[in-house]
Amino acid sequence: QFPRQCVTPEGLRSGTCCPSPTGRTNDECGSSTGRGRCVTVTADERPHGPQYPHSGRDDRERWPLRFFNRTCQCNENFSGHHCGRCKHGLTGPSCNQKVNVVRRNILQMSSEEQKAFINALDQAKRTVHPDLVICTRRYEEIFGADGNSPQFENITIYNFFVWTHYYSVGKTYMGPGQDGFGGVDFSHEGPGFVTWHRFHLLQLERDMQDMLGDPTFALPYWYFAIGGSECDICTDNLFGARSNFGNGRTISANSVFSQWRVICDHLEEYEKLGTICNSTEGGTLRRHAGGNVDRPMVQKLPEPQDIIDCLDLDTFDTPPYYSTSTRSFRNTIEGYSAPQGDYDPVVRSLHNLAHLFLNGTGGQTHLSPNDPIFVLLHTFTDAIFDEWLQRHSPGTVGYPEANAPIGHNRHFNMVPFWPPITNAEMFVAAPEGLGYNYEVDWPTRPYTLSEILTIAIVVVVLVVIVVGGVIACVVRAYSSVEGLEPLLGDHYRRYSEEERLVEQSKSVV
Ligand SMILES: O=C1C=c2cc(C(=O)O)[nH]c2=CC1=O
Repeated sequence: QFPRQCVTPEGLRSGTCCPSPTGRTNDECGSSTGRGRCVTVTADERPHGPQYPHSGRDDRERWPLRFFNRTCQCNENFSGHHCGRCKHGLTGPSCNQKVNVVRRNILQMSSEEQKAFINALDQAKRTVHPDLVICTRRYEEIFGADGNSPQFENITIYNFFVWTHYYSVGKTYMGPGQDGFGGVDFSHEGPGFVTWHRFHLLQLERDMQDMLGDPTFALPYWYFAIGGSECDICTDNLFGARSNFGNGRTISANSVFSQWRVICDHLEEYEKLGTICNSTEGGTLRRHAGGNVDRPMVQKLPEPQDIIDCLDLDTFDTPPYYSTSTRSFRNTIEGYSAPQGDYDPVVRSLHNLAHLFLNGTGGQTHLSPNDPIFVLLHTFTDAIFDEWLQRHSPGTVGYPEANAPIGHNRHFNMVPFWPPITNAEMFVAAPEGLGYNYEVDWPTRPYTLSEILTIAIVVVVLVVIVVGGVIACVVRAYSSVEGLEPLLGDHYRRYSEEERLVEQSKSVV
């Protein structure tokens, strides 16, 4: 969430987080080399929806002003918390060399490429994040018991990815012994669902590029719309086959992921004590894909037709911009509506269905990124969002400015990302604006009955025209030979006369 350099007692008290990429004085945000400058943070002031009726209770309101009010703003091709990085898809000392970051179907990658990706994930699970640290207490307790020990911790790159998701979905602390308020979710059940997860993935991809020293590294996707009850990426060379131990809900010992341990699994403690998930790892991953016997609806993956249907919806989101929205592309891809767009409280489709299908760690919102399948499930969800943006070109008008649930208005800074970034900044087609793109074979719509009938009629008409034309030509050619008779008359008659004489002589003989 915040750069290590900024979470000192002085840094927090000043509210300024504008480090230098070189560590030199008078170089905040790389200003001495024209990379960026330190500016005042602006937070969204438009009204949000009625789902969150409180004010001033939650550190995430008007993010990130509870913690910092000054940040780096980077010029042109530069990015990062101190403007020392290049924007996605650019490299070189001046960040002006383009690189291709192409997200592909993991099943279409070679076995060497698959292996390299699994190893990179495992490395990210063990490598401490070079720049960012996480808070483990609410702001009220952030300076620690002695008032001078900021409550922040190091965390690994992959666990940071898990923690940011947890922090965005947690309940609002309402005081000692009281239940947390659950009507908030800064990354789901609103238009920000697609923009928030888009940045979440970009951040992991960027962190892994830096870890590997490879600016072309791209996260692959899981083409989950295959129907049926088989998880095609749950094999030991990819995300782990099912093990018969632990009621069949554990991962095979032949997979590296059987060694992974989860974070953020103590919801009750966080809620009752007002603490926050930290970097401590606990139990193993749990998964039994398609095996939820109590809920038949989530035993099967989405169908290809579901993708075709949701891409046909032409409105990005509809009031109340929530999980009850109907005819909303966002609520449909998120999976609270039927794939054709109609809201139905019992339905789970597309993204939600893929989560629930995993039936374990990957199906519980506060924990789900602990299962690495989360990454590929979300790159595919993001690919669908990107395809929708390209097909419908909503421009700047498609995303709601106000009255969305808290965290989801167009200009809200997404929680808990740093430096601040709004939902609007992620509402652009990836190839033009974000420095990566997808390679996907999109399913095509089968013909409807009326289209089949129209095609059949056209074919019949064409056949009639062609056959009729051929017949007409033959008749015409034949009659034109007869029509030439008068011109050929002499020859024709002489020949006929000779033949007649031959025939006559034959009959005489
Ligand atoms: O991790 C998630 C798990 C989810 C479960 C549902 C549901 O519809 O019940 N939705 C989810 C979203 C997630 O992100």
